[in-house]
Amino acid sequence: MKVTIVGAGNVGATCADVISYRGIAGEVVLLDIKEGFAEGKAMDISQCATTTGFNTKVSGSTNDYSKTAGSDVVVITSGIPRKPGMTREELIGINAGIVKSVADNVLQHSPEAIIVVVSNPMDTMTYLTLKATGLPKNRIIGMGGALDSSRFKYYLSKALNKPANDIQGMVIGGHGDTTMIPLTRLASYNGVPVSEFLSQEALDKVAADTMVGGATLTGLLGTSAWYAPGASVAYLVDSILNDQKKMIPCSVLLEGEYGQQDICLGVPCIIGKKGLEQIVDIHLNDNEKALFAKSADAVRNMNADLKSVLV
Ligand SMILES: NC(=O)c1ccc[n+]([C@@H]2O[C@H](COP(=O)([O-])OP(=O)(O)OC[C@H]3O[C@@H](n4cnc5c(N)ncnc54)[C@H](O)[C@@H]3O)[C@@H](O)[C@H]2O)c1
Ligand SMILES: O=C(O)C[C@H](O)C(=O)O
Repeated sequence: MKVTIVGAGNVGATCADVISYRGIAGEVVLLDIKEGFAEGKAMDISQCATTTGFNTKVSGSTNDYSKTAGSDVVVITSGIPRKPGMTREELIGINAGIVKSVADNVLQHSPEAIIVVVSNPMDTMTYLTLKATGLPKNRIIGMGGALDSSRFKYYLSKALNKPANDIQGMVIGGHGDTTMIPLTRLASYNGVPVSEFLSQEALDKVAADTMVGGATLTGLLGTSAWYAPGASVAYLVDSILNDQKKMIPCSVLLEGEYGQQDICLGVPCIIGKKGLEQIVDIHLNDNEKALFAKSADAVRNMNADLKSVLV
């Protein structure tokens, strides 16, 4: 199976690295506009083959989309990341044009591909890709919820002082500092509700830390994070290529689910070889429903700014 990753920067290259050493795909193509950059990243990753022991063929391309032909999955990470003090939403002006042109280019060579959108503001970039390409909703998937959920489990593991892999939890809603909804009510430690071990105050702190998880890392690193984002994309791509049918919160088109229409927002999804195979419409309580509606309002406002790009 072949995966193209457009944008060979921090997130794209990390994703290629994880896909290769975990043997998720037989072939990975990295593409970037910076001359020689994707080729260099691909060569560096390929030189890990004998030490980490993988057989994935990794190659790079400077803006030559013919090398991406026949991809089963295309990941879009091209665009600019935020700097400390910025929101993801401030990136829309530059990233919208980049994401739209990349989506057009990849489809010319891989008309059957499933597209995973990563560039920020991710929910709006996913909506843009869907509208600009006219592809069916199962083939356009925004990655944010997998990452936010992994951060949620990280913060829960710290609060509980227990291994992160013993914790279950999901973040739905928008992939934004104020639009994410960590579902603390449904999180569990090996099936036992975390509320049995943590006070409401501690749970509120976990939720707040999760929501600004990306901003915290951006403050520490000077640019946004890449290890967990790249690994989260690889996790999603694995479920698609290997038809794992994992339930992963992803940004997908809602058509009545969760009371929303004509918006891409994070909800639990079954992800398999067709891409989005099912939206799992879980019962939210009144407070969670109100948060989801508020999150949708914010993302819808952002989507309205796409008018000039979509004409
Ligand atoms: N959805 C998420 O969970 C998530 C997580 C992390 C980062 N992001 C977003 O992903 C994007 C990339 O982040 P990064 O840290 O890898 O940034 P980066 O600057 O390290 O890499 C971006 C790359 O895109 C390339 N690029 C720009 N325009 C291009 C074009 N038209 N065609 C091909 N390549 C192009 C650049 O040359 C650069 O190498 C940012 O928008 C960031 O906010 C999203
Ligand atoms: O925080 C960012 O701007 C990048 C990404 O969306 C993240 O959550 O790490």
